[in-house]
Amino acid sequence: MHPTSVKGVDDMIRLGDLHEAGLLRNLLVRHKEGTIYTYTGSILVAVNPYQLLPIYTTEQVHMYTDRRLGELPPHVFAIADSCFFNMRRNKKNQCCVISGESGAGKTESTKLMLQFLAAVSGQHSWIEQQILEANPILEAFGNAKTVRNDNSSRFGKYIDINFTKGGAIEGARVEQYLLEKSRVCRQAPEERNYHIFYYMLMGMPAEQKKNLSLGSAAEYNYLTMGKCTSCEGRDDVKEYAHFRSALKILMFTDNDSWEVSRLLAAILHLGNVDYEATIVNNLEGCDILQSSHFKMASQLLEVDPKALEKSLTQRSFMTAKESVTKPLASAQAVDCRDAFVKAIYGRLFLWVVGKINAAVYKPAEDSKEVRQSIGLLDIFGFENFAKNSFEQLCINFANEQLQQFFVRHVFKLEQDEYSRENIVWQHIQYQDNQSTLDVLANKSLNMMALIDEESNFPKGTDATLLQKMNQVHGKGVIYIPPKNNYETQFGIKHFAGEVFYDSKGFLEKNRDALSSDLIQLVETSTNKLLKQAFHDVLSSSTIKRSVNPRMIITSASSSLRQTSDGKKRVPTLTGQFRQSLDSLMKTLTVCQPYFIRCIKPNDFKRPMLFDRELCMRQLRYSGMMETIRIRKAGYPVRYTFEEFLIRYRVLLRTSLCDPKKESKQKCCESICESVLSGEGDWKTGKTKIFLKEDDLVQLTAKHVYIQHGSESSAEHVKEAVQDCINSSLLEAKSEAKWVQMVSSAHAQGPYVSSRQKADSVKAEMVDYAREKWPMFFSRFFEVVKLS
Ligand SMILES: Nc1ncnc2c1ncn2[C@@H]1O[C@H](COP(=O)(O)OP(=O)(O)OP(=O)(O)O)[C@@H](O)[C@H]1O
Repeated sequence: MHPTSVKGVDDMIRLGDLHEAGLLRNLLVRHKEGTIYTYTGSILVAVNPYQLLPIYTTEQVHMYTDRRLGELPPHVFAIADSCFFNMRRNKKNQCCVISGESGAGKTESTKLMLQFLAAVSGQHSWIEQQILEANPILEAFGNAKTVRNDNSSRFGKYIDINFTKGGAIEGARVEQYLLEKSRVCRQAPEERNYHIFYYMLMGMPAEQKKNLSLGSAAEYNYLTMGKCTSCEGRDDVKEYAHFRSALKILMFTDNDSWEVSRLLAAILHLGNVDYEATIVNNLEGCDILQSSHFKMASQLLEVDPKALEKSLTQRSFMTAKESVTKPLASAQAVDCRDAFVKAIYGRLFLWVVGKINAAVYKPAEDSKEVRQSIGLLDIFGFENFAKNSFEQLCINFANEQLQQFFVRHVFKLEQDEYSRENIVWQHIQYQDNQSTLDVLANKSLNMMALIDEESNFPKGTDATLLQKMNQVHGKGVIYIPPKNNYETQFGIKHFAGEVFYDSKGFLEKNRDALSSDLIQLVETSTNKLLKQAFHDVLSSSTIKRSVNPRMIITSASSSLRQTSDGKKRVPTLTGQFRQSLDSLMKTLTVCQPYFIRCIKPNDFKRPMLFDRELCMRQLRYSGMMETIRIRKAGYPVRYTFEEFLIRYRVLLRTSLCDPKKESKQKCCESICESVLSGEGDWKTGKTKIFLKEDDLVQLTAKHVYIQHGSESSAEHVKEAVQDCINSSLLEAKSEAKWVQMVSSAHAQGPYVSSRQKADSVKAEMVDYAREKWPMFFSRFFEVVKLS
């Protein structure tokens, strides 16, 4: 076993044992020591410790402030600091994509990044506090206890933090993706509904609860499906108090929060409504059993109880001539009520996000003003359950997009540059998921398009959808058709493994439809918040224009697509989701990206337990192995021939290569041949020269010597390295590391004549490093064995 594998390394690129088992072992060794963070180059791998570690203190924030990546042990603060530093230095927006399975630690990492950025922004301002306090509100409405995670985010989010030129936080914007609405009505065993319901029932003053006729969680159908109303380690009373104070900070008025509570209470009461089956004119129908819950629901929604009953038990139809109504059987009426509740909750969530943005987002006063920002993406990880449905397809589609973004960044762009420059190098095999994305969303008649088309087609059913998917994609390698005609499951080969989806319910979920009866009911309500939440469908002429007159699509979006016949077509869920994902991808593409790969070490939420198989699977599909290989095989230092000559012209031995006669490329090659004396691993392409880090170390050391001779000092080395970093020609990993490497090469190389002089430069460097980088200093000796 390689020595690096025994002790573990903090950057996996330095691993001697370059195979999957070596990677896994490295994480395991570190996990045992309580070290949860490890780099792969500039990618941070974070293993969830499932315990509070004393590594997020104010001292740690100070320690990581204004340090380069790699200077101190790997840490999420180092990534945040690097984003902040690069944003300011390069005047370029930064983003950090935080990925991993449910429970892997994405949301915690996002919060820690935010906490760090607020601290280094250094203003202790109101806006910083507002941004931090947006989290408890978002979590109250969008997080829930699941079997995988006691505080699972059931929506994706992108928080874009805006900074002034001086580096102070001036605002933020939250973008949300695909809240899991079904949870409001159904929960799997041992899971809870959204936190907010339990907070409210535990924490709300008795008087207010009485006004809303609320009891305890155990009394509500919507809160007891999972047979679990409390969550170990979560104090709902305390959380409610925190939530209420956060609402105040985010400028929700007392009236706002009361109105929100009223809608939430209405949802709970609606969930307790009972139905009685009836037969009317030989048609199955149902009546609502009169109860205090029903009465309270209509009171809180501020609608006429009779109108509410009618819209929950009947459905209107348009025939060629007139509108007719048809009774709903009790099972249909339950579905109709649940659809209403999901629409109310989903829209309430959007309203809450909108209010948060209204408080924290400050549009640029001058449209030409260039703003600097750091975006943090905390989005649902890849999902593969025993039963997967439409929601999982959307989630996994989003993960495919992000994987492609990662692949492009790490592999494609790198390899493309080598091919463009005609650099011969061993092509690294990596798993490119482009073909999966093509089948899902790019090719003509891709799966998403087929789902949409079938949803807009009045006669479309899940079965016709499946048929079409089989027809179009059945012969390819990505789509796995059902085994026989009765089977409703189809499979997709995702980058993270095969997933089988049950097509049942796809179209209904995608249509996200609510009956026009319910929309009309909301129209008659006097509840301002309810009407505001549904404003787009109420105020637009969607009702009249809908292709399918029975249905109103309730998804909140104002952009209605045009059909070929000129009519407006209502957006489906996939349509909207794709639109918001496309816009996210556009944003990410123009940012300098960072990646945090969160790893869940076990399925039991237990500290110090490292399930090798589980971790291996996550490492494998996160592409970590290939990332290391490409980084090791690649040439991280690149200069155009001009840039290289501007910098290292003084190293050219004109007797060997006359710059007046020879090309720039020849001059560059001549410099490398003489300085790196056959030991370097460098290549020249059409316009650029490609070097390894070690080559740059040697070149810089010689450069310092040529410029300053035996008078070379630590300051000169530092200046030279700083110069390289400032010109962004090398990955600014660690100034300290570079200074040490260059000075070591300088002291040990042929540039310093006497042993005494070499020792004195070395000693000076050691003092310099000891003072400036105490943490790095001790680690440095371990690595370079200078002492
Ligand atoms: N750095 C950390 N230190 C201590 N505990 C952590 C850390 N990261 C995660 N945890 C623990 O793991 C739990 C799950 O983490 P988190 O909610 O961030 O996961 P997630 O990846 O966002 O999951 P989901 O996709 O379900 O939202 C946290 O509630 C916390 O208890």
